[in-house]
Amino acid sequence: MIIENLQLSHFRNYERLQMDFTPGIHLFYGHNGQGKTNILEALYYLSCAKSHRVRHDEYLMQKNFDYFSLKGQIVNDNKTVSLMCNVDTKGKHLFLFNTPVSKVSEYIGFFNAIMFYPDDLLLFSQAPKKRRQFIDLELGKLSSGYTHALVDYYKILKEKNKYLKNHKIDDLFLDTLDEQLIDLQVKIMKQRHHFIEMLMQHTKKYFQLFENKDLEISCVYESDVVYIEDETLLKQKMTEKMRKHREKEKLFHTSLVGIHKDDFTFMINQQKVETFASQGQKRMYILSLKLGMINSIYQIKKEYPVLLLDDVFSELDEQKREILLNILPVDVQVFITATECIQLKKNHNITYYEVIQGTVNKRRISDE
Ligand SMILES: Nc1ncnc2c1ncn2[C@@H]1O[C@H](COP(=O)(O)OP(=O)(O)OP(=O)(O)O)[C@@H](O)[C@H]1O
Repeated sequence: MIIENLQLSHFRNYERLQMDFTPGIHLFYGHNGQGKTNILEALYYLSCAKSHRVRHDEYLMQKNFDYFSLKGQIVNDNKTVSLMCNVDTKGKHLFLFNTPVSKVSEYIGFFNAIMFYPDDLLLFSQAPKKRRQFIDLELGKLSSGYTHALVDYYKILKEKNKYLKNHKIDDLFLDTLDEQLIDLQVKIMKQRHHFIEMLMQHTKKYFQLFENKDLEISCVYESDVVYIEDETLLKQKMTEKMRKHREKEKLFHTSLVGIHKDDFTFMINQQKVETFASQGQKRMYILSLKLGMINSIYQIKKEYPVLLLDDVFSELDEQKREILLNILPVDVQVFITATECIQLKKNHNITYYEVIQGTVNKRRISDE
């Protein structure tokens, strides 16, 4: 999958920008605060209708404007898809092939992008909710069935929590809600378990290329019940767990067990990354996870997503930079930002762009 062109209008510090892209690596360089990350953010937004760094779209509208527009043409398996996001104070207006789509879930999936962003390092120390969000987002790129099960689960959970606020509780009604939750939990847990297995298998390979071979990485999936393949037994264990917590849930007026409490602990040599790893190791771990993710997508969908690497070279020594560039699958279209025009080996198919205060100029390497 590649993006062939991108158009921005009133997005961040870009009034208007139009760019055409070839396959290969695209390096955006320039001083701090010029608008390099904004381009990656626009690409990411086009892929999943949200920013990777802010929750509210109004921050993305150019100062003194109350709307922005992003447009792009994606080529996948010789088919072209046009995507458009028009965002104003009323909300997002999404288009596929110039036709409006009403749900974000219908829009997502035509343009897959994986982003490496320096703040990703916080993943290890943040609250479990953030790790669940990471897993849910990435797994959602591989399975729309997973996202639907998740949406249904949270809908029923909301209903259960609302019901638990009542003073009079009918246990039979709670039983029916729990049954529905357990059915969905089994599906979600199964997918999370298999996804972690696949992702970590790919991630391990990359991490060992970057780091010492003696360092073994893993991810422990922590849930209220230990995952087992046998669905009937898994359901039985979940039911027992919920029953055990029933009185406490009534007392606290909220549900206390379920996959909404799951966590994922990333480890190096059986030790938590958060407390064991150096900053450099955390960085390589995250980068390996992102590379693991592009390979997981390829394994399932037989197509590579676009890779967005924000400020990835800072704190990477030259040897690691070279390893990174050499292990990138040649079919992956990559967008990188850097504060310097890092001259890469001639055998990398790379296009350079200098970014100065919201203007982007393509540069030939011989210009430098
Ligand atoms: N809504 C907005 N309207 C206008 N300008 C904006 C808006 N949001 C951010 N900016 C400007 O965009 C610039 C930041 O762009 P960006 O985050 O892409 O920087 P960068 O080139 O990646 O820098 P660094 O190397 O420091 O990460 C800043 O100058 C900021 O003032």
